[in-house]
Amino acid sequence: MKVGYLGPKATFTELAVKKVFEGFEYVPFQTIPGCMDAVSNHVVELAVVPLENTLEGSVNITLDYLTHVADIPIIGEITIPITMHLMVHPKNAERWQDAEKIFSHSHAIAQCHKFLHKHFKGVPYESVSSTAASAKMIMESPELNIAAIANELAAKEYGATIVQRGIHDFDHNHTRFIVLAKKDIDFQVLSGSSHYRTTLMVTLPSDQAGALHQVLSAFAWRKINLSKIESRPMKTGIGNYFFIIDLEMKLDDVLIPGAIAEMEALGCSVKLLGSYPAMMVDLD
Ligand SMILES: O=C(O)C(=O)C[C@]1(C(=O)O)C=C[C@@H](O)C=C1
Repeated sequence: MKVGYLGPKATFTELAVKKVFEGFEYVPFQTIPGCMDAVSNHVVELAVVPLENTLEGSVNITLDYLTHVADIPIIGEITIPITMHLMVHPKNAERWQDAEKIFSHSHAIAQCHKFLHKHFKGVPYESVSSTAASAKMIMESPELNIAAIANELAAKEYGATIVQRGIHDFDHNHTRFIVLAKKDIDFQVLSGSSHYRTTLMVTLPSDQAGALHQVLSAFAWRKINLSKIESRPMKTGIGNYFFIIDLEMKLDDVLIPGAIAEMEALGCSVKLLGSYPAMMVDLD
């Protein structure tokens, strides 16, 4: 069975994938939409993509492509700790403090803003397709004094020298990845998880005062715990938004269907994006 992920080798996504999918064939893609298209087009059976980070919040491209383009259920969730390191080509190890540009994934740069502001004030940074891509890139141009932000595995994989460890701005940095598949695939590590989440996409009726309050009530009086609610643009006009709502429970026969029916009766449209086991894994 093939699992697609945001590549190249040694991204954080690959770390998450390898922790859970043993014995699978790993297929890297350059972009998050590329991973999802690969599932839609049956190039891979599963894809793992980043969804949310403790410091930087949602990965918007994942949410948007999932809701506007790819119609693939979420079948699992993997959360891993994230440690960012600054790395350079070994030839530049003595002069890293004078690096002229810093490269990484935009989410990784955002997780290290305090560090960059303190140590590289005024130095430009540029986002590339992934953290591992930035490590690979700096190794291809040893003559340039440039740096990358990536993980330990990427430093090893591409031969870069880590010059500053743990440069993310706050402790307890984690990223939540989702597993997408057209059909439910029972993979052992996750199915052993006791923690489930259900994700809904809710569009409110237009111009109805108190609609969001009523939606939240549908969960509140059923004592359904929400772990996240986020609005994203519908892309149809200024002020038009839908909501992504994470529920802290598995899809059941009574409570969630009841809440959905109540929201629909209010004029909302509701789509189930998935009900799935969620797992926090350590990297050691
Ligand atoms: O670039 C990577 O290594 C990724 O796997 C992507 C990604 C993300 O999109 O959030 C994953 C984890 C980290 O938060 C930083 C980057």
